[in-house]
Amino acid sequence: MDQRKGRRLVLFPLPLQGHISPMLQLANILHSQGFTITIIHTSFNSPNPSSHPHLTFHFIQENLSASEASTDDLVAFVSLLNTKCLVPFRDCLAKLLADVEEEPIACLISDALLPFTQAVADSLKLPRIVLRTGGASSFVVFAAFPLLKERGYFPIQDSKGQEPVVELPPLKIKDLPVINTRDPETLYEIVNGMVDGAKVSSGIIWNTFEDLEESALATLRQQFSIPIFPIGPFHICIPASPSSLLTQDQSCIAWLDKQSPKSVIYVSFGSIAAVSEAEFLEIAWGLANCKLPFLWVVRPGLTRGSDCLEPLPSGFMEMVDGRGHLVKWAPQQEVLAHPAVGAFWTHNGWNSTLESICEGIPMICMPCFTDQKVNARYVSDVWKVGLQLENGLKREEIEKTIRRVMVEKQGEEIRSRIFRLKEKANHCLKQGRSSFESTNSLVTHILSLETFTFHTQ
Ligand SMILES: O=c1ccn([C@@H]2O[C@H](COP(=O)(O)OP(=O)(O)O[C@H]3O[C@H](CO)[C@@H](O)[C@H](O)[C@H]3O)[C@@H](O)[C@H]2O)c(=O)[nH]1
Repeated sequence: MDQRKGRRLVLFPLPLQGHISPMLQLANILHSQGFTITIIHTSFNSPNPSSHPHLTFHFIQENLSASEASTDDLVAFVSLLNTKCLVPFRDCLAKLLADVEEEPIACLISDALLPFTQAVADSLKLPRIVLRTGGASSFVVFAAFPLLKERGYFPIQDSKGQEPVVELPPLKIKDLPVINTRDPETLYEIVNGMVDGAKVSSGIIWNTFEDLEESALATLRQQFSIPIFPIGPFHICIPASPSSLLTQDQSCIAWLDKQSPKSVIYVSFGSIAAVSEAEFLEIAWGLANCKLPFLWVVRPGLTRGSDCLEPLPSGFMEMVDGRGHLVKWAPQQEVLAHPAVGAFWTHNGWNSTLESICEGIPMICMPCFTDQKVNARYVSDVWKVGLQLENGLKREEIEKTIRRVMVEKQGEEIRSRIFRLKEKANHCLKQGRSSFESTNSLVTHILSLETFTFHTQ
């Protein structure tokens, strides 16, 4: 048999920043293991192939109209992608499989939120492995959606937000991973589709590590009869190739160089979350009033209905002159690794949460939707490596919470706990440790899938 057989993989990410980055990181990890990687990508949010010369890209035309190519209603967007990508994705994959000049494809690796790819893979007799870009703890909650629905937790009643979810400690009802949408039923369909699709796949890859999410991973191993591969944190496994869709403003690094060690609060809410104008103002005043240096990512679209800095109070920049630095998009991993950064005020997207843990930076948690709410509860109550803004966005509470993390004793305790977690994150990638071994198992598993397809063809 040709030595190279089964060493070609096709990867298909969900085209959003928080999903593209981990898929490209996974591509690099698998490439370093000797696999040839082909990425199928939508034309929407397409990464720059010249930044990844070792990967082959194929772009499909999913034909989203201008109004459809919007993440204002994330549920509608993901649902639409699962419909509109079906034909172009199937055609592209079928063409790749039919190309006899190329080596055979061992399997498809696609985002958990693209469950339609399972049916496509099945129809083409190609195994599918799922990449889940969020954490395992939140996935346990998604897997419990039918039960939670049956027991009356949904739709969530705000008045019950502080009550515990008895089936899933330490979650409170307000931590359940939902999101505002025009059509809540579609949310349940997407979540159930993601979980059911993963259950019948040939395995799930997680950007997490055993020491962080041991209990959730054990639960998933019990509930799912397929192999599970926690091989993260991806971004420290291997040097990254640039996957940022927005240009990262490097000016903030020179600004950080001038600040004292651990003095700066870094503020960023990822690539999708949006706040109201009133909330934006509370954030601005909270930062101004805490009297500490801050680096704030004010991304286009962060404030609903207005342009970047428009809603800032007049005189704000003068008041925080020199102490505050604002950018539209930061080189986040570099920022978190900078010695001047003392805390990360985050929305707790899974990538940001992991990046913070890997640099040992305490978090101030402001989850906005879905898995972020579960991640934030784990950060504050389970790993105890951050504090959560629990009572809405009010400038006094923001100021108090920042000071607790940055200057008070509680902050020191958090810092030493997250430092220990950072060590564990680095440790798990060493030979003989959990993520290293899991990566080896994944490689063996993929090669065994290839034997299966080879014999059945
Ligand atoms: O100025 C910035 C801000 C962010 N980032 C990067 O952008 C990514 C953001 O990812 P994440 O923190 O996961 O946030 P989202 O973009 O909101 O991610 C989506 O995808 C995640 C993974 O599935 C989910 O956990 C989130 O809830 C979902 O909103 C990270 O790698 C950051 O390093 C930058 O490079 N520069």
